[in-house]
Amino acid sequence: MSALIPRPAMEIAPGAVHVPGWLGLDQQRELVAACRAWATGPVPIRHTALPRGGVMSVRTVCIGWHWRPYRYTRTADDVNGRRVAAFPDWMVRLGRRAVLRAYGDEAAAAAYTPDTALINFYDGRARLGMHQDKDEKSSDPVVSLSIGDTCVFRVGNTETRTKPYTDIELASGDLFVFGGPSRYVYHGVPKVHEGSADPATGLRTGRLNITMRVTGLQGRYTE
Ligand SMILES: O=C(O)CCC(=O)C(=O)O
Ligand SMILES: [Fe+2]
Repeated sequence: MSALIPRPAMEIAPGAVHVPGWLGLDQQRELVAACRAWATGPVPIRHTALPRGGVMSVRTVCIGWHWRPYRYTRTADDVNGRRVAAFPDWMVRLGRRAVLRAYGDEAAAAAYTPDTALINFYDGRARLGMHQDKDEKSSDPVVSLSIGDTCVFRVGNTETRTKPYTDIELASGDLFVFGGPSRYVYHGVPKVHEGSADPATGLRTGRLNITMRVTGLQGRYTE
C-alpha cells in the first residue's frame, strides 16, 4: 500500500485500535537508535528459550522488567543474570499519547503507566504464533509500535487461538493498542514482508516491534 495514501484509524475489535502511520519518520529513527542500544546490553537481544527446548524465531530484548516464558523478573536469569535497562520516562509519555490517540480518553491516558516493553526483532523468516499477553498482573492496555518491514498481524478472539480472526498489515510507524474487551485477545505474526521497509528509519532490513505493558508488579524501575 502506498505510504502517500493516508490510512484511517480502525477499531478492529472493541478495544483493539489500529492507527496507521502514527509515528513520524524522526520518531521512528529515534526509537530504532534507542532499541539498537538496548539490544547490546546490559542484557543482549536473544532468541528466547522455550520451556520444552527450542527457541523463538523472533529475537527479543526487554526493558523495565525482563520477560521469559511465562513471567517477569528483575534480572535476566535465562540470559546473563543482569538487570535489564530501565524503562525511560519518555517512553511512559509515548505510551500515554498512544492510549489517548487510540481511545480518546484523557483520564485513561493520564493513568496509563507502562513499566515494561518487549522489543522484538523479526528477520524475514521470523514468526510469532498465536498467543495471549497474560503474564502481566494488570489488565491495562498493551501499546504496540511497529517499525521497518510490514507484517501480517493476526487479531483473533479471546477464547481460542484459532478462527475467527482478522488479518491486518502493520507497517512502519503504525500503532496498535489492545485493551478493554480485547486485552486478552489471541494474536500473532504469521508473516513478515521482507525488504518492504523504508531504510530511512535506520533499519535497513527486518521488523522492529515494541510492546509496552503494565506488569502490575511492585517496585517501579525507571531512570
Ligand atoms: O510483533 C508484534 O506485532 C506483536 C508482538 C507480540 O505480540 C508480543 O511480543 O507479545
Ligand atoms: Fe503478544
